[in-house]
Amino acid sequence: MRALVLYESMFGNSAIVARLIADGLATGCEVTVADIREMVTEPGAGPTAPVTEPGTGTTAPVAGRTAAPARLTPALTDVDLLVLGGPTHAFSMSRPATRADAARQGPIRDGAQTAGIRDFLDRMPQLAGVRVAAFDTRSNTPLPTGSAGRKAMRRLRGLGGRQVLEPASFRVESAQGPLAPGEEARARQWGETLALSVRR
Ligand SMILES: Cc1cc2nc3c(=O)[nH]c(=O)nc-3n(C[C@H](O)[C@H](O)[C@H](O)COP(=O)(O)O)c2cc1C
Repeated sequence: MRALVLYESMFGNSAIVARLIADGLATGCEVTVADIREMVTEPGAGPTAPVTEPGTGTTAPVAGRTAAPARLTPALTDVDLLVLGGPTHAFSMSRPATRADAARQGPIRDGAQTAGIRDFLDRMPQLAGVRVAAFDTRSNTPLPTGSAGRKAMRRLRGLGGRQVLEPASFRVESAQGPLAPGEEARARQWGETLALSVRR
């Protein structure tokens, strides 16, 4: 069973969660973790670089881009399970404007404005038969927050993906983090649960 955990992250919290989910998944799957930035290629650069680097999600970002990139090609060859996640922005998945807003709030990860999971979904032709799961990070507040993970899952199912688990949300103490106490352990546990669920 091959799993791809694909994430976006402005301040690094969703990146931490993605890697912990991958750790948990690794108890039952062969896992690759990739930052959404890695799916971006410049015009004329040929097909999207294959996502083959396990565990790190550290290939070079595309600098200086703020709008959705012209070339963001989903490369899902040989993936049995796609796990998609990122921060909740304005009750949903990020957009160029909310990523720009994040950049005004504090230092963001290099190239984090380049693209979000919404851009990936916009370019994904179909997911027939692929098992899918989604997660988000969001504010630690009793007030309504919205959920990027739930919105992503709706899109994933619309593309023909087979939902494995309910989307999961992991709370951050403030917009820039850190993750709330216990959330790191919960992310790893959710990954383990995912690994068990796809085996059934
Ligand atoms: C522009 C912007 C909009 C946000 N909107 C929401 C929101 O609607 N609901 C929520 O719970 N958190 C919201 N947040 C908090 C983010 O969810 C939080 O910054 C994110 O989980 C941190 O993850 P990251 O470090 O991976 O970017 C917002 C943050 C920013 C910067």
